[in-house]
Amino acid sequence: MKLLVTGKEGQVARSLVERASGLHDVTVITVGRPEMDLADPISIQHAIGDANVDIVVSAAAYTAVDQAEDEPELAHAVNVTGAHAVASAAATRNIPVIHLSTDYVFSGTSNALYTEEDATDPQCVYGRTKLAGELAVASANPQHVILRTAWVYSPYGKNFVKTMMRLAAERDEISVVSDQWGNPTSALDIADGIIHIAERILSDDRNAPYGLFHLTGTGETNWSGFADEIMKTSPVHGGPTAVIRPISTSDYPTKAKRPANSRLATEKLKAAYGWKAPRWQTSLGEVSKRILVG
Ligand SMILES: NC(=O)C1=CN([C@@H]2O[C@H](COP(=O)(O)OP(=O)(O)OC[C@H]3O[C@@H](n4cnc5c(N)ncnc54)[C@H](OP(=O)(O)O)[C@@H]3O)[C@@H](O)[C@H]2O)C=CC1
Ligand SMILES: Cc1cn([C@H]2C[C@H](O)[C@@H](COP(=O)(O)OP(=O)(O)O[C@H]3O[C@@H](C)C(=O)[C@@H](O)[C@H]3O)O2)c(=O)[nH]c1=O
Repeated sequence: MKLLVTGKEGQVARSLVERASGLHDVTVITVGRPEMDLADPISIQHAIGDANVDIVVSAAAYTAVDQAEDEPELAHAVNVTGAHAVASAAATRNIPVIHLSTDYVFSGTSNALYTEEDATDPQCVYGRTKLAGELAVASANPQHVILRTAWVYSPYGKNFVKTMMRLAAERDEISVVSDQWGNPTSALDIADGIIHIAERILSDDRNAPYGLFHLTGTGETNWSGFADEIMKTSPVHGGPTAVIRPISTSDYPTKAKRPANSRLATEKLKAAYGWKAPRWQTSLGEVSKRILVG
């Protein structure tokens, strides 16, 4: 099986490369800037048109949540127009697409876990562009699996785990919001899930269940609880630690509004594909070790 993944330096793309390297029957090729720019549709046509692959994984995105408030046109060009062009280029070649989206499509006002059927109402530019991207991908390519994931961390790129470890090396105490709830998700687990889904799509002769699914780490916490667990695992592998002080969102003003609750229900994915991610604490332990020890 050959996968083409957009966003070659991203957490999910690099995790897919890593996971595929341990499998003899999965090849991953990645495309990204400068040769493929999501804001340049011609470069997308070239990148996907030239590749002979079974599945396209659309993982590149404009992911700077606060910065997107100042660059809504660029965020839209990448997350909507770019995502549409990727899905459409795949559709032209009769290739299924697996596209990544986010928990930030929800307002967060519900107290329950969000299902795929729940109404969306993003509160920030990033969330709005990712939601419009979901619709654009679905309309461009009938063979689509859209995976909403959340709070992604990994040994690669920038993420909350690395930020907390950096801050812990600089100070004794870190204030972190405790009133935003979600599901921390390892990009390595996302990679495992994507490979599982892609294999199933191909083994079902591409008649697998298409549509929208939630894929997150198992279990939930708030950002302060996530930081606490990071501070527990870090010293185990010789890393820095600090005291986490829980604060409320009003004490940590940000440009973009984030949902107070974006916990996602993942039963639909389990029922359709028989796949579920490990508990987030288990995956965090592995990723912390990778970050600190290598
Ligand atoms: N990170 C998270 O917490 C979450 C992510 N997601 C979604 O999962 C997917 C993967 O996320 P993740 O791997 O963490 O993302 P990263 O932020 O790690 O990587 C995003 C990648 O997209 C690339 N990219 C951005 N703009 C463009 C562009 N104009 N043309 C080509 N490539 C571009 C970046 O390229 P470059 O290196 O050149 O900047 C980078 O390689 C995304 O769709 C994201 O929205 C969903 C929920 C949570
Ligand atoms: C660094 C830091 C953040 N925070 C808060 C701010 C925010 O409410 C929360 C998370 O911070 P970040 O800005 O690192 O995370 P953020 O960029 O909001 O993460 C999001 O990224 C996008 C791409 C997604 O799709 C989401 O699922 C989610 O992972 O923690 C603190 O309270 N203290 C701190 O020291």
